[in-house]
Amino acid sequence: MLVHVPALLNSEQLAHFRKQLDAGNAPWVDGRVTAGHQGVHVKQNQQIAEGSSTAIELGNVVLAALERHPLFISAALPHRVYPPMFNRYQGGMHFGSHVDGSVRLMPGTGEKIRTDLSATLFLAAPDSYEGGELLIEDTYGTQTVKLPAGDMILYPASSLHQVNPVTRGTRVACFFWVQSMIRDDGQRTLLFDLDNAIQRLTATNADEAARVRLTGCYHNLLRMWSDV
Ligand SMILES: O=C(O)CCC(=O)C(=O)O
Ligand SMILES: [Fe+2]
Repeated sequence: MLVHVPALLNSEQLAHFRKQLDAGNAPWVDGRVTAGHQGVHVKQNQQIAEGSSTAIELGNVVLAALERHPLFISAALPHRVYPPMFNRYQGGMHFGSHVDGSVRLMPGTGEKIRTDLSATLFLAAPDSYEGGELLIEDTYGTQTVKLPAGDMILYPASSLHQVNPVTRGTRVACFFWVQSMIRDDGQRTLLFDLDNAIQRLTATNADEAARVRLTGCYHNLLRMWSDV
């Protein structure tokens, strides 16, 4: 399931991010520093150095925004979130087709995180650069994603994906991974659908007893399937 999470960051936050990331002393490095065997051959972009004060400060703003966003919580059912990273593509840079590594070590703690979901949070206005679409192969074919600044796409980390060459301007984004309480994408999608239906019943003040029972089913499925 692909989920578009709109307006994760507001315009003031975006302006602050862009200022920090555009600063002459922003610690941009070759993106291949964090690529695995597969990625290293197809990855051509730049990243803010992991663990730098810029990455930590901006990453914490993203983590706080995620915690407050009900759509993210409902769709991802997060257990752990990898510290957000930042990348950019310009002058023809691109990222060829790949699947993200399935298990990563959390910087600092060395704890393992299973990557169930991948996320890209767009930080540049779509008309400020040419190309840079994120192409994601899912069950229904290839989806082309290029979102307004501040919006995020969540997709199964098991999907093949790539970023088209950026031929004008600069594509700047934040990207990270989520280990979900629900490992299986099909089960997670079902819980997301059920949660949405319950939210609608709540909004319409429909049969209260039925809503309580459905909410019980939601939690009992979550209890049955979650690993925490
Ligand atoms: O830039 C993006 O939107 C995706 C980056 C990516 O696929 C990766 O770093 O593995
Ligand atoms: Fe990727």
